[in-house]
This record gives sequence, C-alpha cells and structure tokens, in this order.
Amino acid sequence: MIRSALSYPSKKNLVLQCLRRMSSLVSTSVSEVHPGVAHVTMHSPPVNSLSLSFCQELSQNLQVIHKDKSIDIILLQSDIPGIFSAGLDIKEFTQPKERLMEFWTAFQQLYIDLYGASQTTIACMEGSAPAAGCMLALSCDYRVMTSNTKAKIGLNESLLGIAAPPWLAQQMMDTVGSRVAELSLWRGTLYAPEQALAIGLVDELHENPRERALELAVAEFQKIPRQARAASKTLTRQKRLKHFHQERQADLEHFVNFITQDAVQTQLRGYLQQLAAKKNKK
Ligand SMILES: CCCCCC/C=C\CC(=O)SCCNC(=O)CCNC(=O)[C@H](O)C(C)(C)COP(=O)(O)OP(=O)(O)OC[C@H]1O[C@@H](n2cnc3c(N)ncnc32)[C@H](O)[C@@H]1OP(=O)(O)O
Repeated sequence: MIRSALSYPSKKNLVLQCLRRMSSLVSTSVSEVHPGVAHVTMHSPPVNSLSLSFCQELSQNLQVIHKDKSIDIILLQSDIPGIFSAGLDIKEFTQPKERLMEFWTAFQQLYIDLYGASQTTIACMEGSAPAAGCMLALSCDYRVMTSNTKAKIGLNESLLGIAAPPWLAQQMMDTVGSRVAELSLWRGTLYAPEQALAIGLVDELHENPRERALELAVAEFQKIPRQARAASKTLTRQKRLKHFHQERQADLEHFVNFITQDAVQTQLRGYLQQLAAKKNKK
C-alpha cells in the first residue's frame, strides 16, 4: 500500500508535504512499505497536457526528490484514466512571445530534470502518451505501458504542422534506432502498445503498469547498487545533456521563431478545432 508523504514526520517528508500542498497538478508520495521509491503523480485534467505551470510543478517535484538521498527510484504516473500525458498544451503555442519563451524554458528544464535524474526512473503508462507525453516516457530509464489497445504512444508533431526539437528526435533515435525514428517522425506515427513494444519504444506491456513498475523497482532494480545505476546513467546520458546545455539558447530561439509563423499558427488552430470536433462527435 502506498502512503502519502504526509504521513511521515521527518524533515524530508515535511519538504515533500509542503510541495504537495503547493502543487495542484503534480504530487509526490513515498512508500512506507517500499523505502526509496517515490511516486510522482500527474493529475491535470482533462489530459495532463503540459502547460507552463504543469512543467514547472513537475520540475519542482523532481528537484526536491533529486536532493533526497533516501530516494533511489522514481515512478512517473498519471491518475487520469486512459491518459499518461497528451503532450504540450497546444494553447500555450498561441501565447505572446514573452510567455512562449517562459513556456519553452520550463519545458527544457523539465527535460533536464527528468532525463538528467540520477535516480532510476520508470514511466508507468496507463494510457496515451503522444508527442511531449512520449518525451516524458523517453526521458525515463524504463517504460511499462498498458496493454489496452486504445492507448497510443509516439511523436506525432508532424501532424500538427510542427517538428520535434532535435534533442527529442535524438531520444527517439537512441531508443528505437535511426531508421525507425526517421520514419516515425515524418509520418507522425502513434503506435498501439504491441507495436510500441515491437520497435522497442516501450520495454514491457502490463495490465497494471503501476503494479508491475513497483514490482520491478523492488524485486529487480533496487537489487542493483544505486551508485552503479547512477554511474551507468551518467555514462549514457552526460554527452547528450552537455550538448543540450550548449544548444539551449539556440533551441529556445528556434522554437519562438518557428511557432510564431503565420502558417504554423493557422495549422495549430486547425488542429485544436479538429480535437474539439472529435470531442463533439463522441
Ligand atoms: C519548433 C517547434 C517545436 C514544437 C514542439 C514539439 C514538442 C512537442 C509538441 C507537443 O507535445 S504538441 C501536443 C501534441 N499532442 C497531441 O496531438 C494530442 C492531442 N490529444 C489527443 O489526441 C487526445 O486528446 C487524447 C490525448 C488521445 C485524449 O483523448 P480523449 O478522447 O480522452 O480526450 P479529448 O476529448 O480528445 O480531449 C479532452 C480535452 O482536452 C483537450 N486537449 C487534448 N490534447 C490537448 C493538448 N495537447 N493541448 C491542449 N488541449 C488538449 C481537447 O481539446 C479537449 O478540450 P475541450 O474540448 O474539453 O476544451
């Protein structure tokens, strides 16, 4: 059974408790029965889309955990049925320039905080993870997805008239290989769970991803010395992170210049209308 951090009197949990109170979109709890395992839960209805405040809150939760030496596993999960995360909040793309810059900076920081976490991270996907939702999963060390065929995962940016940034495209290439990533990116393919497993986009399918992730964390991952797990991550990820920091400003400028083009804005408005029309048909 998972108990909230609220039930812990220690200094560490007071910090988590404060964070939980401040945060309405993301919360962290630690398990009494499974020490060292933190559950980071996204709950931003209707679809956990990554708005500016959502990115900031998720980052804040991760930053508190990073400082907590007693936590060595992070399970990233959603409490919205059928949804992991719908990706970036498309409405953010239509904001004025200052806000766009703040938004993209927060999204970049979220990538640093999740991809660069020293803890072992597991994405527990009980539902769909398109675009930046997929980025959250790709930033984790291990991905467990629901076997429910309604769920989809992938980088569908091209269908919105935009393209994933280079660092996200790189994550896809690192995970599924260059050729499959290349095809997926320009087609904007969203994969059903079995297909995602076949190309290596997810590591396992399970009826209950949270239960399976906890089992993996305790029975398998925590048996590997944590410093070895952390050092292995540094080996495989530090080059990417260093490059990201070097390119961060250019990435921000590219985003703002690209997204503010009239043709892109028209395309994005059309996509939002399609989503609304789909909802009205239900
Ligand atoms: C240089 C340029 C760089 C660009 C950056 C590239 C990086 C990342 C890009 C992105 O992440 S863009 C976002 C891409 N995401 C999507 O295409 C997903 C769209 N959503 C869906 O497919 C579905 O909503 C869903 C996630 C499969 C869930 O389906 P469900 O049937 O449960 O819910 P809906 O009825 O479709 O939606 C409910 C409600 O949410 C609104 N909504 C859905 N997704 C988003 C979103 N990403 N941003 C903002 N709003 C979203 C949808 O319009 C409905 O709104 P209301 O009608 O209730 O107001």
